[in-house]
Amino acid sequence: MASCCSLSFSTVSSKPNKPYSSPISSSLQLPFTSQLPFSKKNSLYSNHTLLQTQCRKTPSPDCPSFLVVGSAKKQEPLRVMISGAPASGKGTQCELITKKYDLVHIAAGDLLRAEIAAGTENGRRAKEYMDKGQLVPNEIVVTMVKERLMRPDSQEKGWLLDGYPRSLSQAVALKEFQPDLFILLEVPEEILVERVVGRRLDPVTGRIYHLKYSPPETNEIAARLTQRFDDTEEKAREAASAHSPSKCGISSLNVQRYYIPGILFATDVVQLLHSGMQIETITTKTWNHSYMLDS
Ligand SMILES: Nc1ncnc2c1ncn2[C@@H]1O[C@H](COP(=O)(O)OP(=O)(O)O)[C@@H](O)[C@H]1O
Repeated sequence: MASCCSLSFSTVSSKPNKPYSSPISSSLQLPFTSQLPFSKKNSLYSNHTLLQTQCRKTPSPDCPSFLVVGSAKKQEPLRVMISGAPASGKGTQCELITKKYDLVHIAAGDLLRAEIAAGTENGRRAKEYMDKGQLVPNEIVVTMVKERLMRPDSQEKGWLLDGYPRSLSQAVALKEFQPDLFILLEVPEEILVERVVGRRLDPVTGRIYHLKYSPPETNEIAARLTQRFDDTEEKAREAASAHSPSKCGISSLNVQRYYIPGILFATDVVQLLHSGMQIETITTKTWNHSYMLDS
């Protein structure tokens, strides 16, 4: 996908948020636009290239004396990949991010389940692997994800790709769909195990409880709770390992990466994305775990 940037400029003054209204600037017809390619709520990029130019001569229509700051921002819709083990809070984050940035949510697991429901040959083959908890072969998954990413709604609105890539070869196979951000929700293995093993389902309401962190409100509900057959310690450990940064293929992607401690409160991750500054504050306060923010 071609990378196209436009420049947006604002003047620096003691009141930076106030629009500049100099008669000089309005007569200049400068060759740039003051319109932001992203609305404020979408200004996710913490690493804008800041361009500065300053003229020191006496102000004239050709050479204003004020400082102009330009921020180079991408014009294309936002493209985000997210990865996290089961019980890392990925589902919650996907819902929040998709809603907040109005992105198309594309989950590899959902695409496969839809294929199974449609009764296709690919669906039949995929089911064999899914039933065993194994990864579905690339020749099925890659085409499916690629086709979904190319649909008009994904191209127009941008996307949040969830559960892909899960290997280096998957990352390489869709290299032309480089995301702008890769979010990896990192939760220590012991916490994942505790979350998975204590998770219970209320078959009547469909609500998920946790015996310790979100216990049922009444004895009646407690008595009918069930446990998913694969919510075991062994499976949780396997899944944690399968979702480690080294296995999910992100090393091959040249993107801005956020490693986020998944034990933060649900809304915090979205908050974090709004400001690189907040990442430092929130993570140090709540979780003594290393994280990285590369550009
Ligand atoms: N990117 C992928 N590559 C191969 N198989 C996948 C991929 N994503 C999902 N699957 C298959 O679909 C199953 C369900 O995936 P998902 O809904 O993401 O749940 P989970 O997080 O429990 O793996 C996986 O166990 C795997 O068999």
